[in-house]
Amino acid sequence: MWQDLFGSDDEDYAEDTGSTNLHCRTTTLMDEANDNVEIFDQIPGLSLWHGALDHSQQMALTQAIIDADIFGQGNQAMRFGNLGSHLTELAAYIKESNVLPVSLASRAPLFDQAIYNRYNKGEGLISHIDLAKFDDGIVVLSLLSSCCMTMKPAANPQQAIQQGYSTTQPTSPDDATAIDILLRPGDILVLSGPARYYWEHGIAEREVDIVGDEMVVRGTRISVTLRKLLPT
Ligand SMILES: O=C(O)CCC(=O)C(=O)O
Ligand SMILES: [Fe+2]
Repeated sequence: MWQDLFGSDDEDYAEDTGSTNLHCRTTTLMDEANDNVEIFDQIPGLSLWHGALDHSQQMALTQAIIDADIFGQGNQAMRFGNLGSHLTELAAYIKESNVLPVSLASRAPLFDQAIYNRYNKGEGLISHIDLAKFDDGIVVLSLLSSCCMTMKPAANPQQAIQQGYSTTQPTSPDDATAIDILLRPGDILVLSGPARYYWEHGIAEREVDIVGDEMVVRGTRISVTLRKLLPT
């Protein structure tokens, strides 16, 4: 069953609000083992599983979110521990897919924390690195609408240092090195290793994303982020 743990998390969001680059990149490189999975040569550990959920799977999960009134009066909801049948099934599906590094996919449970976010048209998310209390291997499912997520080198790679990564990469947190990634409904984004610890992710506030010469109009978007708490 769903646990009732609504409320705001004390996410350690960076102050910067993200890139001003209006252009979202298009696909270039696909994982050799899975041609639905895009990988990013500039951002090791970032994978985008295109169409991970088909339309009916997306609708079933969206309907479950509505039926359970997950958001109540707010636009964010959190669950800890048992994530409910839909997300438990989703986690099993992700585990089988091999989109996570093997060392992470074998942990049990794979995820024990979920955040649901609802974005009204044009709303964004401040650029941040997820809190250190969460393990490596974070996934984000997009539902209902597309949006561009902006990845940029971390202003403060402290977490990376704590994880034993060298401090020498990537470069500086300037917007020139920001990379915009189009997330479509049904896509699952995977952050692990450098992508999780060295790079911030955020969503610029805008109603339309430009992808190549295409204008992708945003609507209401729901995302589901799955993470694993580290032992305290
Ligand atoms: O909504 C998204 O796409 C990302 C959510 C996120 O980064 C988070 O909950 O930490
Ligand atoms: Fe995040």
